[in-house]
Order: sequence, then structure tokens, then C-alpha cells
Amino acid sequence: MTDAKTDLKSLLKDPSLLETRAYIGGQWVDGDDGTFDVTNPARGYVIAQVANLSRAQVAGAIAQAEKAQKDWASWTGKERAGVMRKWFDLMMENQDDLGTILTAEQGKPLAEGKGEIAYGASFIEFFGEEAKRVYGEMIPGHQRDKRIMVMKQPIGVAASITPWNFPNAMITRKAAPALAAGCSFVARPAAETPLSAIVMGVLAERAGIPAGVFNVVPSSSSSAVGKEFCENPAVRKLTFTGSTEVGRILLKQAADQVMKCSMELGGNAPFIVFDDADLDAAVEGAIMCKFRNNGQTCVCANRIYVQAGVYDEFAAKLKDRVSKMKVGDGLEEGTDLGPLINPEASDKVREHIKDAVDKGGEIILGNAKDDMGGNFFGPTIVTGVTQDMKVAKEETFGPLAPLFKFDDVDDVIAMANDTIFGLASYFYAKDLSRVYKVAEALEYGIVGVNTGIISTELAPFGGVKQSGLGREGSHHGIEDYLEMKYVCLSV
Ligand SMILES: NC(=O)C1=CN([C@@H]2O[C@H](COP(=O)(O)OP(=O)(O)OC[C@H]3O[C@@H](n4cnc5c(N)ncnc54)[C@H](OP(=O)(O)O)[C@@H]3O)[C@@H](O)[C@H]2O)C=CC1
Ligand SMILES: O=C(O)[C@H](O)CS(=O)(=O)O
Repeated sequence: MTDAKTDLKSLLKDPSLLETRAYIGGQWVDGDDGTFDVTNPARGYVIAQVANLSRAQVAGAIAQAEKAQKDWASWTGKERAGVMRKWFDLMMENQDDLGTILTAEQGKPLAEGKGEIAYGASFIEFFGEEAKRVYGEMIPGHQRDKRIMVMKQPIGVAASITPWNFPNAMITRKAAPALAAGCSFVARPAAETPLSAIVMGVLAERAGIPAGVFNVVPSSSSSAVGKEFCENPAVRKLTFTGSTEVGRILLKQAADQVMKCSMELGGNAPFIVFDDADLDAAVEGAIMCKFRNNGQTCVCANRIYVQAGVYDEFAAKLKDRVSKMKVGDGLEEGTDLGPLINPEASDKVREHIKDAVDKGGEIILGNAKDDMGGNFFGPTIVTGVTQDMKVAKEETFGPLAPLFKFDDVDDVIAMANDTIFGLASYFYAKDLSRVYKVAEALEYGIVGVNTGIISTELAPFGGVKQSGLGREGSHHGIEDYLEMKYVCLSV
């Protein structure tokens, strides 16, 4: 591949959207540590070389954010909503280009890439509107001459660390409530997918978001940035999406400053099909849930439990549908499943398949070696899966659909809850009392009933147990960026 950066630019209607520098204090900045490569996971070629910021430059970005925040907070909610609306409009006007950039660096099929842009934009639209509704409270006084006023104020500078699987939406889901609340924001995108974050800086500038309010700090050293975010006293809020393992590290680091943290961490979602379910709907739901972003989603079905009476029929229907899915380059027409992000991701899927087969599972679609080449991995279905297999405990993060068989409702609830994680869960059933019983018993922050897709800006997204802290989306999402102040008035 010769000049791959030019290649990606040539696919864009507006090539100036492909920016590779950092965006700090309204300026476009080169990295003191040179550049790092961004590769296309489908073909392996370098699509861009992005500014590699030093820790000192990240500290500089935090200082710029701190400088800008007070003035931004003094804007009325309606004024902030106005520029956020422009930011949203620009995203939607450039949806095709933003989707192309996202697919080029992340790999998901272009339709999904564009879908993520619309999903990401929805947070900016929603929270922009919400900026007008940050209501305080008057509480009856505790003495005759006292009035209790509760005001809500922005926390200050918020910093984010986000993963490669949703390079746009994981940033907007954090930046939008932060900006709406009157916080300023410093975003550190995953090193695999920085271009989708940087383009948000391009659009923030075009929308008229004041300099320093939204900053993007690409860096190949996530640990150095993580330390700066946690140790710099100007940062008052850390928001993270990624693995539980890294979440634990960040929580420990943030403890010294008693920093407020939001954590969207790993999942191990059960997807349960009861014998009274609409099986065709359950198959469609399982496909959407399992194979979104080729299984690289923390709310993806990780364990599919099917009641004994419908197990064989469900397996046959699922196999029939999944065998028709086309694996390929996300930028090519007709691709249903893109590549995995890197070779380690393929290794993990392979390891889970091998472990399941070694312990008695049977592959009914795909193969244990998977020899498609590169980061491509064919969708695989394994039957006869049991609780002692790795896939029952760990997030596969890939296109493996493991089918567990169960008989009893209480047993499947116990199996579904037998995990340190508690993000998303799903089940298909018709009986109303069963629906209530199971929805209440599942120890998860999210339960999808007769649906495999639960993501929307209108709902509170987040997990219990070791899947995280806090909620993103909905009117609750802005609370994580607000402090409550109680003012005691003697009148
Ligand atoms: N909840 C979710 O949405 C996600 C869950 N996962 C789970 O995690 C597994 C591993 O994926 P992976 O991408 O490695 O997830 P990580 O948790 O390792 O990475 C998520 C983000 O954290 C950064 N990071 C990594 N280590 C540190 C650190 N010490 N300090 C600060 N930031 C850090 C990464 O940067 P960089 O990549 O540049 O190192 C990335 O931006 C997946 O297989 C999946 O099971 C992964 C992604 C998203
Ligand atoms: O919004 C979503 O659907 C997810 O947040 C993406 S992930 O965090 O579950 O991977």
C-alpha cells in the first residue's frame, strides 16, 4: 500500500475531515512524541499517522480545559444547547464521511459505521436539549427563618478514556452530558481508533464550541494519560469505558484524589430463550445481539441459554441464518461481519472455541482453527456448552455463539447470575408472570425482554457488580457531571 492516508481521503466527500493532529485549546497540535500508526483492521495497511502526545501535552490540554470551563459554565443552558445542536447537525450532515472514517479504522461494516454516527449524534442532540433542564430544588426549611436551596453545578474538567469498539458513540455519550452540564472535556481515544475522535474536534470547532471546552489528546501510551488524568488536580471527573481489569486500575489511581468516576466495564450477557418464546423472533434477536460489531460489544450476548424443548429447533434456525452472513472488509458492499480488531482478539475467540470443544462442545457452524486469514473470523456456533467452560465466565468479544441447554427457570436464573459481571441480559418469553419474575431476578443493569437491541440515548445504560459505576444516557446521564450544592438561607 503506497499512500494509504490519501486513499482514505479519496473516499471522503470532505477530505478535510481527516485530521491527524490533536485538538487542544482550539488549536491543532502535533505530538511531542512524534506520531503513531493507525491501521485498517481488514487489510492491515496504515491509514494515518496520528499525533502522539507526551504526558506534558496532556497536562497542557487539561490546563486549557480548566481555563475554558468557567466561562462555558456561565453560558445559559439554552446557549450551550444552541452550539450543541450545530455540532449534532454537522455530524448528521457528514454522516457518510464520519462512517467511512470509523469503518476504515475500526472495521465494522459501513452501514454499522454510519449507524454508530447517528447513535453517537443522538447523545449530543439529547443532552443539548437537557442542558436547559438542569433543575435545582427548594426544600422546606428546618427552622421558621430557614430556606433550603439545592443548586446543581458542573463538576469542572471531565476526562475520558474510551475503547476502540465504538470510537464515536463512547465519546459522545460522555462528552455530550459533560458539555451540557457546563463541564469542559478532555478525550483520550483508544490508540487503534483516534481518527473518529479527532474529527469530533473538527466539527466542534466548526460548530462554534469555544476553544478549550472540547479537547482530543491522542497518545499511544494509555497508561501515561491515565496517570495524568488521575493525578492532575484540575481533573474532577474520570469517565471510562473498557475492560473491568483496566477499570480497576483507574479506580485505584483515582482514589488518591477522591475523584468522581463513571465506569462502563465488561459484560458477560446471558441471552435466554424460554420454550414459550417466538422462536423466529428469538433467532433474529440473538443475531442482532450476538453479531453487532462482530461480537465486539460489551452488551453482546455472550452465553445463549435455550430451554430443552426448543433447543434443537433454535440451534437449527440460528445455524441456517448465520451461515448466510458474509464476512469481509467493512468498506465493501454486502459485508455483514467485518474483521476483528487485531490478532489477539481472534486468539481469544479461538481459545474459547477450543476450550469448549475439549470439554465436550460440538461445533455446528464454523471451525476450530478458523483459517480465513488476517483478522477475519467466521461466525461460529457451538452446542452442548456447559458452565465449566471458559465462555461461561469470560467475555469472548467475538463471533462465537455458545448454546447452553437448560430445563428449569430457577436454574437458568442462577446460571445467568453466576458471574462477576452485571451489564446487559436478555430473554425471550411470552408468559407475563415469567416475564416479571425473570426481569426482576436477573442481576443486571439492563434487561432486554423479547429484544436483542437495548441501546438508545433515551435510557440509562450501565451495569451492576463489576460491570461498572454510574449510568450514561437518559436524563440520569447528566447527573454524573453535576455536583449538588445545598445553600442554607436565613431569611
Ligand atoms: N465495556 C466495553 O465496551 C469494552 C470492553 N472490553 C473488554 O476488554 C477486553 C480487552 O479490550 P481492550 O481494548 O484491551 O480494553 P481495555 O480496557 O484494555 O482498553 C480500553 C481503553 O483503556 C485504555 N487503557 C488500557 N490500559 C490502560 C491504563 N493502564 N490506563 C489508562 N488507560 C488504559 C485503552 O487504550 P489503548 O487501547 O490505547 O491501550 C483503551 O483506550 C475486550 O476483549 C473486552 O472483553 C473492551 C473494550 C470495550
Ligand atoms: O451503546 C452500546 O450499545 C454499547 O455501549 C457499546 S458497548 O459499550 O456495549 O460495547
